[in-house]
Amino acid sequence: MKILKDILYRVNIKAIAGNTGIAVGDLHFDSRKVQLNDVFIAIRGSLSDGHDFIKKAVDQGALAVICEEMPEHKVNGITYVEVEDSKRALAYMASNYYENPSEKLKLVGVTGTNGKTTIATLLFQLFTNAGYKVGLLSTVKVMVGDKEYSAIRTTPDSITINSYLNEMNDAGVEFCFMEVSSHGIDQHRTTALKFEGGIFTNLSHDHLDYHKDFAEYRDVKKRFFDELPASAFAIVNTDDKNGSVMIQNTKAKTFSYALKSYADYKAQILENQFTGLLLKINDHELWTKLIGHFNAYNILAIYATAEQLGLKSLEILQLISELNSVSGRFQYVVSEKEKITAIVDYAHTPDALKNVLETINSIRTKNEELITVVGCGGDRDRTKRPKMGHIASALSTKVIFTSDNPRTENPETIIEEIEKGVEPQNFKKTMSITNRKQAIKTACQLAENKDIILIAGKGHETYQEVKGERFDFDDLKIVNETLKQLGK
Ligand SMILES: CC(=O)N[C@H]1[C@@H](OP(=O)(O)OP(=O)(O)OC[C@H]2O[C@@H](n3ccc(=O)[nH]c3=O)[C@H](O)[C@@H]2O)O[C@H](CO)[C@@H](O)[C@@H]1O[C@H](C)C(=O)N[C@@H](C)C(=O)N[C@H](CCC(=O)O)C(=O)O
Ligand SMILES: Nc1ncnc2c1ncn2[C@@H]1O[C@H](COP(=O)(O)OP(=O)(O)OP(=O)(O)O)[C@@H](O)[C@H]1O
Repeated sequence: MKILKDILYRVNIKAIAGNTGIAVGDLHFDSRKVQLNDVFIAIRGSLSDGHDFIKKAVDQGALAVICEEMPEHKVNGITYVEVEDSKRALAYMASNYYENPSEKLKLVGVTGTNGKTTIATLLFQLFTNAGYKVGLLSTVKVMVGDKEYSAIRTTPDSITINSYLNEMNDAGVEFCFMEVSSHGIDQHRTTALKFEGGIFTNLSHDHLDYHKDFAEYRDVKKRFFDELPASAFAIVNTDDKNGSVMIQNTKAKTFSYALKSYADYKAQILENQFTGLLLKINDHELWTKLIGHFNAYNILAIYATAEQLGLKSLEILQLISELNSVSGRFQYVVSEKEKITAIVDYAHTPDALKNVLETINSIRTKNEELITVVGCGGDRDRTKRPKMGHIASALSTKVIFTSDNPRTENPETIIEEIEKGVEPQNFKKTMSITNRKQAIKTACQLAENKDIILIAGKGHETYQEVKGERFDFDDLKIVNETLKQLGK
C-alpha cells in the first residue's frame, strides 16, 4: 500500500476534494482493470474519454480519482484530484509509485523513424557481453537481465515502464536501453523518467496518420531531447538534416555521428558484403557481421553510446565485432541446393524499404534477381502505400504485392493503393497475390540459382492480424520451409 499524497509528488494539481493521506492500491488508467482501493486516472484519448468511466471505476472500488475536470457528482469517501494534464500526472505518479526506478540505473532512450530496435537491442547485447546486467524495452521484447517478456508496444505506458524498471532495480540491472516512439513522447509515457542519454537515428515519413504533419512529428521527437537533463548526453546523426534540429534546445551534452558530414564520431565503409561490413571508426578498423550501409550508422551510434557510458574504445571495438543481427532485421537463410538467399526484414516505411533494397542491390551481382514480397498494414498511414509501391518496383527485378497486417481494412484495397505508385515502365515486373503465404511460395518458385528474395514489412512478427484476430505467421519459417519443400 502507498500513500496517495506521496504518489502525487511533482504532479501539477489544480484542486483536491477529499483526503490525500490515504493508503491506496494499484494505479490504473483503464476502468476495466480497477479493483478495490485502486487509483483511477481519467485520460482523454483518441477514441474515448476516461472521464466517462469515472463512475464505473468508483463502482468497481476505486478509492481515488485523478482527472482534468471534477465530476458533477462526487461519491462520499472518494478522493478526487483535479490535475492540469492527466497523462503527465500518470507519468509522475507511476514513477513515484515505484520510487523512481529510472534514477537507480542508467537509462538510455533511442528515438527516430528507423533503427530504434536495432540500436537498443545491440546495445543490450553489447553490455551483456561486457559482463553487465542489462535491461531492454523494445518492440520485439522486454528483457530484465536474462528474463524475457513479450512486448506489446514499442514504448509501453508509464505504469508498465516503471514497473519493468522497478523489476530491473530488484534484479541489479545497471544499464537499460529503451525505444522511445513518437506516440510515447506525445502521450507523456516517458515523461518523469531520468535518462542518462538519448540517441537520434533519423527522421522520415512515418506515423502521419497520428501526427498532423511532418513538422509536428519532428517537434514531438525533439521534445525528448528538450527534456533531457544537463547531466545526460545526446547522440545525434548529423547526416540526417533533422539531427541538429533535435539538439537545438537541449541541456544535455551533445555528440554527433555521421558517415558524410563532419562529426564527433565518424565512420567510413571500407567493405560492404553479404557477410558483413568493414568500417573505419575514428581511425580504428572494425569488422561487423551486420549488413548494409544503414548498419554503419547504427554501429556508430552504439560505439558513441558505449564510450559515453564509460567503456574503453578497444573493448567496444572487440564487443561490436561479436554482435549478431537482430530478430527480423535483415535476417536471412540460404537454400541448400540453389543457394537462394531469402531475407526477412521489418522495413515497413518507404525509407526503410529503400535502404534495404539499396543495400541488397549494392551487394548482389547483375545476374542475380531480386524478388521482393511486400505489403502495407491496414488502419495505419495510407499515404505511404504508393510510395512503398514505387520504391519496391523501381529497386527490384520482380515484385509481388501482398497483405501485411490488413487489420480491419480490405487487403485488396490496400494492394490497389500500393499499385498506384508503380511507374508504367515497372508494371510488367509486378504481380499481386493477396494471400501472403501464397505470395512467398510464388517468390520461391520464381527464384533460381543464387537469386535473392526479400520479404519485407513484418520482420520478427509471428502473426498476421486480420479483422481483429491474430493468426500464426512467421515469414522466416515459411520461406525456409517452402524453399526446402521445393527442393531448392
Ligand atoms: C493511438 C494511440 O497511441 N493510442 C493509445 C492511447 O489510446 P487512446 O488515447 O486512443 O485511448 P482511448 O481508447 O481513446 O481511451 C481513453 C482512455 O479511456 C480509458 N477507458 C476506455 C474504455 C473503458 O471502458 N474504460 C476506460 O477507462 C482507456 O484506458 C484510456 O485511458 O492511450 C492508450 C493508453 O496508454 C494506449 O494503449 C493506446 O495505444 C494504442 C493501443 C496503440 O495502438 N498505440 C500504437 C499506435 C502505439 O502507441 N505505437 C507506438 C509505436 C509506433 C511505431 O513506432 O511503430 C508504440 O510506442 O507502441
Ligand atoms: N539506421 C537505420 N536507418 C535506416 N533504416 C534502418 C536503420 N536501422 C535499421 N533500418 C531499417 O529499418 C527497419 C526497421 O528497423 P528497426 O526495427 O531497428 O527500427 P525501429 O525504429 O525500431 O522501427 P519500429 O519502431 O517500426 O520497429 C529495419 O528492418 C531496417 O531495414
